[in-house]
Amino acid sequence: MNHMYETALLAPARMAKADAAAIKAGISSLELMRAAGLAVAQAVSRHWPRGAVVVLCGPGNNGGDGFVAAEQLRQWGWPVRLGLLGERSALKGDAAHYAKRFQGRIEAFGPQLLKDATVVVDALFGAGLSKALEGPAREMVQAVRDSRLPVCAVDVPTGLDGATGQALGDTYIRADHTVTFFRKKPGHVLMPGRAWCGAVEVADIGIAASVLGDVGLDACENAPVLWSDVYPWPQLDGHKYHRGHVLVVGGESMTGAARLSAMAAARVGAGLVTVAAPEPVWPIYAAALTSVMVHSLSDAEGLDTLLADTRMNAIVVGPGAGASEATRQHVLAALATRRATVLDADAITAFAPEPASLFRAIRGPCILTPHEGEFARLFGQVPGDKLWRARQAASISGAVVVIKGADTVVAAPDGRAVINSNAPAWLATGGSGDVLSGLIAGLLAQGMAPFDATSAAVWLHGEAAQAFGPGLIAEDLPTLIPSVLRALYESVCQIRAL
Ligand SMILES: NC(=O)C1=CN([C@@H]2O[C@H](COP(=O)(O)OP(=O)(O)OC[C@H]3O[C@@H](n4cnc5c(N)ncnc54)[C@H](O)[C@@H]3O)[C@@H](O)[C@H]2O)[C@H](O)CC1
Ligand SMILES: [K+]
Repeated sequence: MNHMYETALLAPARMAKADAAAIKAGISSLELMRAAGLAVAQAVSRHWPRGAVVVLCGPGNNGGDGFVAAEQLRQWGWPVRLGLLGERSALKGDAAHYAKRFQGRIEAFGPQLLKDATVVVDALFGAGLSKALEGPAREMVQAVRDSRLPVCAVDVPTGLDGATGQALGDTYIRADHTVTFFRKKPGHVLMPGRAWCGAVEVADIGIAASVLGDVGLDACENAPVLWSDVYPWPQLDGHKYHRGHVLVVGGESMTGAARLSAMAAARVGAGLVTVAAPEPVWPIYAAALTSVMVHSLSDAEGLDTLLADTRMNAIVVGPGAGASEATRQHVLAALATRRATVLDADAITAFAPEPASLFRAIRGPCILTPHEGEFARLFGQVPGDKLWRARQAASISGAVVVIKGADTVVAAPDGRAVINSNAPAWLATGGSGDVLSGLIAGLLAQGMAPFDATSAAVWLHGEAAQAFGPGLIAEDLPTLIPSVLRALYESVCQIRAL
């Protein structure tokens, strides 16, 4: 199977096409709904002790899944209460079919349903939500929130746009657990949606992955399966020069940033790492680094002179650099080599007055790693969700663009995109971006292609932060990379041995 199919993300419109393709291939829509509802009932019984469950059903197929789940839980002996938004006579198709088969009582829709409940199943709106919640639906969502009851959401928490991860109005369900079907949607991994879904479970409802061949996908959730085949594990007959040489251009006042970047490049396996340190602060870099080489860069010697050594095959500019003319010149010198170049932090900000001059200079493999503020400085206020904005920026700049955050998006100029979902909150700490730029460069130096190297680096970064947990500071990250790599290596070997 195409690896991209495994972690494919499908926005609601595309999911509807996948449904239609599966139905055309022979599975009935009733079977799909039956499987979906059953998966919800199983999730509820697995995650909560048997208790008073309230199933809130909406007027569409999301509500239909709710009827199936309610009947199944009832048959398993759960005390079930069910509230339907709208008239039962207004239900259509599969939802009407399963409403008829529900053996319990359909109660009046209102917050009184929540009294004495122990868990709520949110089957109000799913993929079909198209506008802000109003009236009784809005009141109920507010009541569920106020009740602080645990919630299992069907497909997506009501109020959330599955395509963008944004709320369509001013209120939404915050779920503890979300059961979605076939594949996740971008809204499950993009913020704030990722935070509202709780744990997301993907249930197999009988749709074959092969439908994606025709239906396509909107992006992928970042995972090793996407790039582990091309991960540059060192070879026994290798040489340090086979593992590349990273050059990190160091700054004058914030010397820690380039050092973090250099250490990360080394830990992720670059054969050699050099920091080009401004002459006045050379001793600071030299005293702090051991295996990383430090080259004193005088004003008179341009970066291009140093880059005459063509073994330096990946360059980082930006961490702690200062948004200065010197930084601009360093960026242009690096890009002129057409070697793989990572531009972070001040290397991005330095081009804020004239972004087009940067885009013109990008002719070879280049990765831009802005956070939201730096992104806006370079690309302005691009409307749309983060996935769309990253794709637009990659297309405009010709670079792989990483928009950092809890839901880091990596997009390539050719349209490929991944959304990363393993970053814990601990990663929001000073210097973690510097480490990321070094990880990317370290993988580029070892010959990984820009989009793969960046996806892998973002994932390793998230794993390292998870491994450490609370109290993490950026210095910890490079030292955590070896154990993360070991676990990855072992899992990849196991998969190959199967
Ligand atoms: N493969 C799958 O993913 C399957 C998913 N299933 C479930 O089906 C829903 C999607 O069902 P759909 O009927 O298209 O949409 P909803 O139930 O979410 O919405 C119903 C209907 O309501 C109208 N509407 C939209 N927004 C509002 C609003 N704010 N206020 C009032 N009314 C609104 C609109 O007309 C919608 O169409 C999916 O999420 C899964 O749960 C299948 O069961 C199996 C296959
Ligand atoms: K829902």
